Amino acid sequence: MGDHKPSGGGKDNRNPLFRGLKSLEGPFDPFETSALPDRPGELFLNWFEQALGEKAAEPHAATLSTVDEDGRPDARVLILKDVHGETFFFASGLESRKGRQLQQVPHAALTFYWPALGRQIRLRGSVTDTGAQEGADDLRRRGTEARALAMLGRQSERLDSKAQLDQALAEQREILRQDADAVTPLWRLFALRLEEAEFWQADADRKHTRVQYRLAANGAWEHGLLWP
Ligand SMILES: Cc1cc2nc3c(=O)[nH]c(=O)nc-3n(C[C@H](O)[C@H](O)[C@H](O)COP(=O)(O)O)c2cc1C
Repeated sequence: MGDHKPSGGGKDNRNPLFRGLKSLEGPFDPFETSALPDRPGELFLNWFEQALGEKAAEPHAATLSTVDEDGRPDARVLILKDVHGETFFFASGLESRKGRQLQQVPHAALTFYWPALGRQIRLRGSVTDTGAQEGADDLRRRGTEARALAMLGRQSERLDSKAQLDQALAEQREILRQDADAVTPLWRLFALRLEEAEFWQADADRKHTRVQYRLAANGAWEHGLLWP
């Protein structure tokens, strides 16, 4: 914050790289909110199908936000693997930074942004590790190279050199060559059980539409609009 430059009396003193950049230009289809599904998982899949139809780039890539044991936030992009009802699945190493954070604080947020549709989806919930068997099944669905990489483990540990990685990868490929069924118990599928979801539709005039779903104490889903 201390580095912030003075405003310069109305002049645009910002780095030129940031001047004149546009966002959310549209036009976008309006978000019809009069007949919304009762449950957010259904609306997510409707929107996801539309994102696929509009050829949105990698619509299954999302930012996963976690917090560490000191309550400090952390975030990274990963791939959404599946959705069942209101449960969202992603895969990662158990001993990675996010894996350790989720074991300490089992709550997370997943955020999607699809610029082609002017849509953002924000999901929050509690996270459980679905266990070694589900992790192994996820590994087996990968191509050999992606599987060898996931099986290396040590995700987010300090790497001494690229040569160290190449050697570990060569060893892992050899393990897979000798046993095509080999897996590691440290690769896991995590399940985020939704407690809150927000569907955000941009409007080129900035009158954005926001719909929030919340899980009520009685277990029913409630939804309503939010101010933009
Ligand atoms: C498009 C994209 C997809 C990714 N998919 C995954 C994934 O499915 N699982 C994963 O563990 N990391 C994935 N990553 C890498 C993560 O962003 C991150 O670098 C890694 O998981 C280590 O994060 P951590 O140190 O917070 O544990 C992906 C990165 C990108 C940019």
